[in-house]
Amino acid sequence: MTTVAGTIAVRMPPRPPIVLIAARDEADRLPATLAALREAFPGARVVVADDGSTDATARVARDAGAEVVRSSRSAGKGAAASRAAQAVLDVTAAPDPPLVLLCDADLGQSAARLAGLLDAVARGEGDLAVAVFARRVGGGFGLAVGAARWAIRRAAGLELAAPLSGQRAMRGEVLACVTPFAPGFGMEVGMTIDAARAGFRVVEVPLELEHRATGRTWRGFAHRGRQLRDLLAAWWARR
Ligand SMILES: O=c1ccn([C@@H]2O[C@H](COP(=O)(O)OP(=O)(O)O[C@H]3O[C@H](CO)[C@@H](O)[C@H](O)[C@H]3O)[C@@H](O)[C@H]2O)c(=O)[nH]1
Ligand SMILES: O=C(O)[C@H](O)COP(=O)(O)O
Repeated sequence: MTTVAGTIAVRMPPRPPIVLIAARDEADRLPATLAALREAFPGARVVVADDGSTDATARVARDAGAEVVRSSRSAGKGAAASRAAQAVLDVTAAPDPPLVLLCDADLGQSAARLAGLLDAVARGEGDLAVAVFARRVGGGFGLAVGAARWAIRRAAGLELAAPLSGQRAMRGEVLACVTPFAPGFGMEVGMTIDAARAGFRVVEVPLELEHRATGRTWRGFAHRGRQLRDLLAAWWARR
């Protein structure tokens, strides 16, 4: 509590954000992620877009108190996240909307550290804040990340350390401008370009986050091939 010129100013707790999570077959890791979010952001509205999972993703999300929007078939991350965004657009389009947090399902306990991302936006450091993983684990030869950097630089003149990071906080007003998201794994490149072109300030915040990384395996290279295809498609649609 602080006293300002004879009046008493009570420090209010931060307003709960809206959290959007696209999840495909994440029943193993989603409960820990949702528990961490619940503890870090009490009262937050959490919407999980179940992208055609064949496991218990939808059930574990509901059990944890999240709203679930479901597609019976997998349509890719961008389409799933767009469905989650659609469910909250009436709130974010209203005056004085809450902050919006986008988060992957596989962060586990480290999801609580996303408070740092929301703080950056709440302090007015940027309109869209992107989390940079403080420690890089896994990955391939830097091709997908390098291509994403190139695409964003070319389309919007911005230099990002973590152009593919899906951990993002934004002012509520930004959501309508960046949705529907570009398909699949092009959504981060597309949203960055769209936000920057609309005049929103994009900032990066290093955070100690963890997730299920892919390595230099066939599966990992196939995954990065899809990332590359989708992010180049997002750039091509905006060139
Ligand atoms: O078809 C899919 C594939 C993934 N996901 C979900 O999307 C998130 C990210 O997927 P993941 O396989 O963990 O991707 P990463 O290798 O971690 O991808 C990195 O790069 C992607 C863009 O290429 C970003 O979307 C991610 O946030 C970023 O962590 C997870 O919650 C998934 O469950 C879907 O909803 N549908
Ligand atoms: O999500 C990532 O960071 C990418 O899978 C890394 O792929 P890259 O090593 O080809 O850039």
